[in-house]
Amino acid sequence: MDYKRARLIYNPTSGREEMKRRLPDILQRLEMGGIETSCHATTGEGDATRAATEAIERGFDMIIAAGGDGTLYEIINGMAEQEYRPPLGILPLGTTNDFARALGIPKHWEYACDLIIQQYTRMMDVGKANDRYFINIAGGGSLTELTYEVPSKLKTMIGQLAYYMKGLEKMVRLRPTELLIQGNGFAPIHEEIMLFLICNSNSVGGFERLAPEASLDDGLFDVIVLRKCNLPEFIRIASMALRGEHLNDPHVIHFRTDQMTVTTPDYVQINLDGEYGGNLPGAFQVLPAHLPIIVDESGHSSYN
Ligand SMILES: Nc1ncnc2c1ncn2[C@@H]1O[C@H](COP(=O)(O)OP(=O)(O)OP(=O)(O)O)[C@@H](O)[C@H]1O
Repeated sequence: MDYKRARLIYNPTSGREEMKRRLPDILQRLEMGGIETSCHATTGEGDATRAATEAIERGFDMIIAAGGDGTLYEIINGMAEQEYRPPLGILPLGTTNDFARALGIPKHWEYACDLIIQQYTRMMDVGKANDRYFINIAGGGSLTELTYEVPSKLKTMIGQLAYYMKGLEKMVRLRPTELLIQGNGFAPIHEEIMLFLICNSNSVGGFERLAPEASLDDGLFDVIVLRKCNLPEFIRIASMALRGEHLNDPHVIHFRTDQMTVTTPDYVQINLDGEYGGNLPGAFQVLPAHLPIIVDESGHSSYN
């Protein structure tokens, strides 16, 4: 058997600690599939970034991200600037697993392991936001802050419900922000907005049809800007977005670009793949076909 050496970077606290419980079974299944795996358990914020860079320096053939979107985001930040980037496998064992859902990577660990064993890779676009990187989504506007404001203890206790509770709290205090958005291929936007979302994939934030035309390998971002609106309008548009019917609403601006800048006179935080990614101003750019990610060869979505 042609053995591969993989570095599995896992967050022992993610997804209500499921990863910790599953680890021995995962290692055994990968071993049986010809992948010799050594592990790094993350110790806190930023550790997965350092571990990914170190894994590349040590010459591993593959990196496996095991945990949620936060762990994946940190690993991508450890890989994106390296000259050689080995294939990245994903074991979605977090709370929301947005990116795995977008790629159709199975939620069940056995099937996710089998995909990694098959090692079919696709080159995916990566987003650059100032000096950081994201794979799924970048955004701003007070509602987008909810993903990193949910206390991790609450996530461990009640899972995804913690995000819904925080979302309701943020919606009640929704405020518009003045933004100037400029870039390639669209007219500049200068107005008060509720939020902006720069989508690399088509499934983000639990909304599976938020950016229906977005593709991870087209060299473009799909950008969605929600204009100033009141709470009932916001709820109406959000429910349309659940069905992918929001793009023609007059409150929604939608365009595609490979590069854009966002400036504001206000204090606005940047959300990158659900994590805090600094503040505006922001320069956003697509790095086309930048990262080999292990996916389902059939291309069918099997996340469930
Ligand atoms: N040992 C650790 N103890 C506490 N926090 C950690 C530890 N290791 C990593 N972290 C932090 O936990 C955060 C969240 O982890 P992760 O995204 O993997 O899981 P999740 O929150 O359950 O899933 P999701 O992001 O998909 O909702 C990461 O931002 C990371 O910095």
